[in-house]
Amino acid sequence: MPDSILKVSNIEKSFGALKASDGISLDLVPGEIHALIGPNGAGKSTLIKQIAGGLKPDAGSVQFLGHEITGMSTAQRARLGLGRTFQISALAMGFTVLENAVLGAVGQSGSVFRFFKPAMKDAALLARARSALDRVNLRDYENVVTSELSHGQRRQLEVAVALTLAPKAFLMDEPMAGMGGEGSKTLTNFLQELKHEAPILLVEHDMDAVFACADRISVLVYGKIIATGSVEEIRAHPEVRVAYLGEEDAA
Ligand SMILES: Nc1ncnc2c1ncn2[C@@H]1O[C@H](COP(=O)(O)OP(=O)(O)OP(=O)(O)O)[C@@H](O)[C@H]1O
Repeated sequence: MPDSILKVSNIEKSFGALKASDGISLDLVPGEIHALIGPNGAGKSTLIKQIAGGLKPDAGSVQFLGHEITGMSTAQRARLGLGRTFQISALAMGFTVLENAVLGAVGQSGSVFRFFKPAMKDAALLARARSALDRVNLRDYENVVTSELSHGQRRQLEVAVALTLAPKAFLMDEPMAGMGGEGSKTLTNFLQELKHEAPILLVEHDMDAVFACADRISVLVYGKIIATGSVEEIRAHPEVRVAYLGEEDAA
Protein backbone atom coordinates (compact mmCIF):
# COMPACT_ATOMS: atom_id res chain seq x y z
CA MET A 1 0.00 0.00 0.00
CA PRO A 2 1.36 3.50 -0.85
CA ASP A 3 2.55 5.89 1.84
CA SER A 4 -0.12 7.67 3.85
CA ILE A 5 -0.86 11.30 3.06
CA LEU A 6 -2.77 11.65 6.32
CA LYS A 7 -2.16 9.55 9.38
CA VAL A 8 -4.21 9.66 12.58
CA SER A 9 -2.66 7.78 15.50
CA ASN A 10 -4.39 6.84 18.75
CA ILE A 11 -6.56 9.95 19.02
CA GLU A 12 -8.39 10.31 22.30
CA LYS A 13 -10.99 12.93 23.18
CA SER A 14 -13.37 12.98 26.13
CA PHE A 15 -16.26 15.28 26.93
CA GLY A 16 -16.66 14.76 30.68
CA ALA A 17 -17.19 11.04 31.16
CA LEU A 18 -17.96 10.48 27.46
CA LYS A 19 -15.12 9.15 25.30
CA ALA A 20 -15.98 10.58 21.88
CA SER A 21 -12.64 9.38 20.42
CA ASP A 22 -11.38 6.26 22.10
CA GLY A 23 -7.97 5.52 20.59
CA ILE A 24 -8.74 6.13 16.91
CA SER A 25 -6.14 5.38 14.24
CA LEU A 26 -6.71 5.62 10.51
CA ASP A 27 -4.96 6.83 7.39
CA LEU A 28 -5.58 8.17 3.93
CA VAL A 29 -3.50 6.99 0.99
CA PRO A 30 -3.10 8.53 -2.48
CA GLY A 31 -5.96 7.97 -4.91
CA GLU A 32 -8.56 6.75 -2.44
CA ILE A 33 -11.91 7.68 -1.02
CA HIS A 34 -11.88 6.48 2.57
CA ALA A 35 -15.38 6.69 4.01
CA LEU A 36 -16.04 7.00 7.72
CA ILE A 37 -19.45 5.71 8.70
CA GLY A 38 -21.16 5.07 12.01
CA PRO A 39 -24.41 5.68 13.87
CA ASN A 40 -25.43 9.13 15.12
CA GLY A 41 -23.23 10.26 17.99
CA ALA A 42 -20.48 7.72 17.16
CA GLY A 43 -17.89 10.52 17.07
CA LYS A 44 -17.40 11.16 13.35
CA SER A 45 -17.63 14.96 13.49
CA THR A 46 -15.47 15.04 16.61
CA LEU A 47 -12.78 13.12 14.75
CA ILE A 48 -12.98 15.34 11.65
CA LYS A 49 -12.65 18.45 13.84
CA GLN A 50 -9.50 17.06 15.40
CA ILE A 51 -8.02 16.34 11.97
CA ALA A 52 -9.03 19.70 10.49
CA GLY A 53 -8.12 21.70 13.60
CA GLY A 54 -10.50 23.51 15.88
CA LEU A 55 -10.63 20.73 18.46
CA LYS A 56 -7.54 19.58 20.31
CA PRO A 57 -7.18 15.87 21.06
CA ASP A 58 -6.47 14.83 24.66
CA ALA A 59 -3.89 12.40 23.32
CA GLY A 60 -2.63 11.03 20.03
CA SER A 61 -1.31 12.67 16.88
CA VAL A 62 -2.26 13.74 13.37
CA GLN A 63 0.34 13.77 10.61
CA PHE A 64 -0.18 15.28 7.19
CA LEU A 65 2.36 14.92 4.36
CA GLY A 66 4.95 14.01 6.94
CA HIS A 67 4.25 17.10 9.10
CA GLU A 68 3.14 16.80 12.68
CA ILE A 69 -0.01 18.97 12.57
CA THR A 70 -1.65 18.07 15.90
CA GLY A 71 -0.85 21.49 17.40
CA MET A 72 -1.48 23.56 14.26
CA SER A 73 -4.37 25.95 13.67
CA THR A 74 -7.03 25.24 11.06
CA ALA A 75 -5.55 27.96 8.82
CA GLN A 76 -2.04 26.48 9.04
CA ARG A 77 -3.41 23.05 8.12
CA ALA A 78 -5.33 24.56 5.19
CA ARG A 79 -2.16 26.25 3.95
CA LEU A 80 -0.33 22.92 4.02
CA GLY A 81 -3.04 21.60 1.70
CA LEU A 82 -5.70 20.08 3.93
CA GLY A 83 -9.02 20.99 2.30
CA ARG A 84 -12.36 20.74 4.01
CA THR A 85 -16.08 20.96 3.39
CA PHE A 86 -18.39 21.40 6.32
CA GLN A 87 -21.51 19.66 7.62
CA ILE A 88 -23.07 23.07 8.23
CA SER A 89 -22.62 25.51 5.40
CA ALA A 90 -19.75 27.96 5.80
CA LEU A 91 -20.83 29.98 2.75
CA ALA A 92 -21.63 33.69 2.94
CA MET A 93 -25.27 33.59 1.83
CA GLY A 94 -25.54 37.27 0.85
CA PHE A 95 -22.49 37.06 -1.41
CA THR A 96 -22.48 35.91 -5.03
CA VAL A 97 -21.21 32.51 -6.05
CA LEU A 98 -18.05 34.09 -7.49
CA GLU A 99 -17.46 36.14 -4.34
CA ASN A 100 -17.65 33.01 -2.20
CA ALA A 101 -15.20 31.24 -4.48
CA VAL A 102 -12.78 34.20 -4.36
CA LEU A 103 -13.07 34.28 -0.57
CA GLY A 104 -12.08 30.63 -0.62
CA ALA A 105 -9.12 31.38 -2.87
CA VAL A 106 -7.90 34.14 -0.55
CA GLY A 107 -7.94 31.82 2.43
CA GLN A 108 -10.44 30.64 4.93
CA SER A 109 -9.84 32.76 8.00
CA GLY A 110 -12.18 35.54 9.18
CA SER A 111 -9.58 38.21 8.46
CA VAL A 112 -9.94 37.75 4.70
CA PHE A 113 -12.83 40.23 4.66
CA ARG A 114 -10.19 42.95 4.98
CA PHE A 115 -8.66 41.88 1.68
CA PHE A 116 -11.91 41.16 -0.03
CA LYS A 117 -12.39 44.25 -2.21
CA PRO A 118 -8.92 44.14 -3.81
CA ALA A 119 -9.27 40.36 -4.15
CA MET A 120 -12.27 40.80 -6.46
CA LYS A 121 -9.97 42.67 -8.85
CA ASP A 122 -7.08 40.23 -8.60
CA ALA A 123 -6.85 38.42 -11.94
CA ALA A 124 -5.04 35.37 -10.55
CA LEU A 125 -7.57 34.89 -7.73
CA LEU A 126 -10.50 35.36 -10.10
CA ALA A 127 -9.04 32.80 -12.48
CA ARG A 128 -8.56 30.31 -9.65
CA ALA A 129 -12.11 30.89 -8.41
CA ARG A 130 -13.63 30.56 -11.90
CA SER A 131 -11.72 27.41 -12.68
CA ALA A 132 -13.03 25.83 -9.44
CA LEU A 133 -16.59 26.89 -10.35
CA ASP A 134 -16.13 25.35 -13.80
CA ARG A 135 -15.20 22.03 -12.27
CA VAL A 136 -18.44 21.78 -10.28
CA ASN A 137 -20.56 23.17 -13.16
CA LEU A 138 -21.39 26.44 -11.43
CA ARG A 139 -19.61 28.83 -13.79
CA ASP A 140 -22.93 30.00 -15.28
CA TYR A 141 -24.10 30.93 -11.79
CA GLU A 142 -21.17 33.12 -10.79
CA ASN A 143 -23.28 36.28 -10.41
CA VAL A 144 -26.13 34.59 -8.58
CA VAL A 145 -26.48 35.40 -4.88
CA THR A 146 -25.65 32.23 -2.94
CA SER A 147 -28.91 32.23 -0.97
CA GLU A 148 -30.72 31.73 -4.28
CA LEU A 149 -28.93 28.51 -5.13
CA SER A 150 -30.63 25.17 -4.60
CA HIS A 151 -29.42 23.08 -1.69
CA GLY A 152 -27.50 20.80 -4.05
CA GLN A 153 -25.84 23.75 -5.78
CA ARG A 154 -24.71 25.13 -2.40
CA ARG A 155 -23.08 21.78 -1.70
CA GLN A 156 -21.33 21.99 -5.08
CA LEU A 157 -20.19 25.52 -4.25
CA GLU A 158 -18.71 24.32 -0.96
CA VAL A 159 -16.63 21.81 -2.89
CA ALA A 160 -15.56 24.57 -5.30
CA VAL A 161 -14.50 26.79 -2.39
CA ALA A 162 -12.36 23.97 -1.03
CA LEU A 163 -10.92 23.35 -4.51
CA THR A 164 -9.66 26.92 -4.86
CA LEU A 165 -6.85 26.15 -2.42
CA ALA A 166 -5.71 23.17 -4.55
CA PRO A 167 -5.77 20.82 -1.56
CA LYS A 168 -3.58 17.74 -1.32
CA ALA A 169 -6.26 15.92 0.68
CA PHE A 170 -9.93 16.54 1.43
CA LEU A 171 -12.01 16.13 4.55
CA MET A 172 -15.67 16.09 3.61
CA ASP A 173 -18.37 16.08 6.27
CA GLU A 174 -21.63 14.82 4.76
CA PRO A 175 -21.30 16.46 1.34
CA MET A 176 -24.39 14.62 0.01
CA ALA A 177 -26.66 15.64 2.92
CA GLY A 178 -30.03 16.86 1.66
CA MET A 179 -29.19 16.19 -1.99
CA GLY A 180 -31.62 14.34 -4.19
CA GLY A 181 -30.61 11.05 -5.80
CA GLU A 182 -29.51 12.76 -9.00
CA GLY A 183 -27.40 15.43 -7.23
CA SER A 184 -25.83 12.81 -5.02
CA LYS A 185 -24.93 10.73 -8.08
CA THR A 186 -23.35 13.70 -9.87
CA LEU A 187 -21.28 14.55 -6.80
CA THR A 188 -20.27 10.91 -6.34
CA ASN A 189 -19.02 10.84 -9.93
CA PHE A 190 -17.10 14.05 -9.37
CA LEU A 191 -15.47 12.69 -6.19
CA GLN A 192 -14.35 9.65 -8.19
CA GLU A 193 -12.36 12.00 -10.44
CA LEU A 194 -11.18 14.25 -7.65
CA LYS A 195 -9.69 11.44 -5.56
CA HIS A 196 -6.90 10.99 -8.11
CA GLU A 197 -5.76 14.57 -7.43
CA ALA A 198 -6.33 14.52 -3.69
CA PRO A 199 -7.59 11.59 -1.62
CA ILE A 200 -10.80 12.13 0.32
CA LEU A 201 -11.79 11.25 3.87
CA LEU A 202 -15.56 11.20 3.57
CA VAL A 203 -18.08 11.24 6.40
CA GLU A 204 -21.40 10.32 4.85
CA HIS A 205 -24.77 9.00 5.94
CA ASP A 206 -25.93 8.14 2.44
CA MET A 207 -24.96 4.47 2.42
CA ASP A 208 -25.75 3.98 -1.26
CA ALA A 209 -23.29 6.77 -2.07
CA VAL A 210 -20.67 5.31 0.29
CA PHE A 211 -20.98 1.81 -1.13
CA ALA A 212 -20.87 3.22 -4.67
CA CYS A 213 -17.74 5.31 -4.28
CA ALA A 214 -15.59 4.29 -1.30
CA ASP A 215 -12.34 2.40 -1.81
CA ARG A 216 -12.13 1.74 1.91
CA ILE A 217 -14.63 2.14 4.71
CA SER A 218 -13.97 2.54 8.44
CA VAL A 219 -16.82 1.97 10.86
CA LEU A 220 -16.88 4.06 14.02
CA VAL A 221 -19.05 2.97 16.95
CA TYR A 222 -18.91 4.64 20.39
CA GLY A 223 -15.63 6.39 19.57
CA LYS A 224 -13.83 3.24 18.37
CA ILE A 225 -13.15 1.97 14.86
CA ILE A 226 -14.58 -1.55 14.85
CA ALA A 227 -13.63 -2.37 11.25
CA THR A 228 -11.76 -1.02 8.24
CA GLY A 229 -11.96 -2.66 4.84
CA SER A 230 -13.30 -2.73 1.30
CA VAL A 231 -17.02 -2.34 0.58
CA GLU A 232 -17.35 -6.12 0.37
CA GLU A 233 -15.49 -6.68 3.61
CA ILE A 234 -17.58 -4.12 5.46
CA ARG A 235 -20.86 -5.46 4.09
CA ALA A 236 -19.87 -8.95 5.23
CA HIS A 237 -18.38 -7.98 8.61
CA PRO A 238 -20.46 -9.61 11.37
CA GLU A 239 -19.95 -6.87 14.00
CA VAL A 240 -20.77 -4.15 11.48
CA ARG A 241 -23.94 -5.94 10.42
CA VAL A 242 -25.10 -6.10 14.00
CA ALA A 243 -23.86 -2.71 15.22
CA TYR A 244 -24.63 -0.57 12.26
CA LEU A 245 -26.20 -1.92 9.13
CA GLY A 246 -29.12 -3.61 10.90
CA GLU A 247 -31.04 -6.68 9.86
CA GLU A 248 -32.61 -5.16 6.77
CA ASP A 249 -29.23 -4.44 5.17
CA ALA A 250 -27.66 -7.65 6.37
CA ALA A 251 -29.84 -9.74 4.04
N1 LIG B 1 -18.50 19.97 22.47
C1 LIG B 1 -19.07 18.88 23.00
N2 LIG B 1 -19.36 18.79 24.31
C2 LIG B 1 -19.91 17.69 24.85
N3 LIG B 1 -20.22 16.58 24.15
C3 LIG B 1 -19.97 16.59 22.83
C4 LIG B 1 -19.39 17.74 22.18
N4 LIG B 1 -19.25 17.45 20.86
C5 LIG B 1 -19.73 16.20 20.69
N5 LIG B 1 -20.16 15.68 21.87
C6 LIG B 1 -20.70 14.34 22.07
O1 LIG B 1 -19.75 13.42 21.56
C7 LIG B 1 -20.40 12.32 20.91
C8 LIG B 1 -19.94 12.25 19.46
O2 LIG B 1 -20.52 13.33 18.74
P1 LIG B 1 -20.23 13.59 17.18
O3 LIG B 1 -20.98 14.80 16.78
O4 LIG B 1 -18.78 13.54 16.94
O5 LIG B 1 -20.90 12.29 16.54
P2 LIG B 1 -21.23 12.00 15.01
O6 LIG B 1 -20.84 10.59 14.76
O7 LIG B 1 -20.61 13.03 14.15
O8 LIG B 1 -22.80 12.15 14.99
P3 LIG B 1 -23.79 12.57 13.78
O9 LIG B 1 -23.77 11.43 12.84
O10 LIG B 1 -25.11 12.69 14.48
O11 LIG B 1 -23.29 13.86 13.20
C9 LIG B 1 -21.90 12.57 21.05
O12 LIG B 1 -22.35 11.83 22.17
C10 LIG B 1 -21.98 14.06 21.31
O13 LIG B 1 -23.13 14.37 22.07
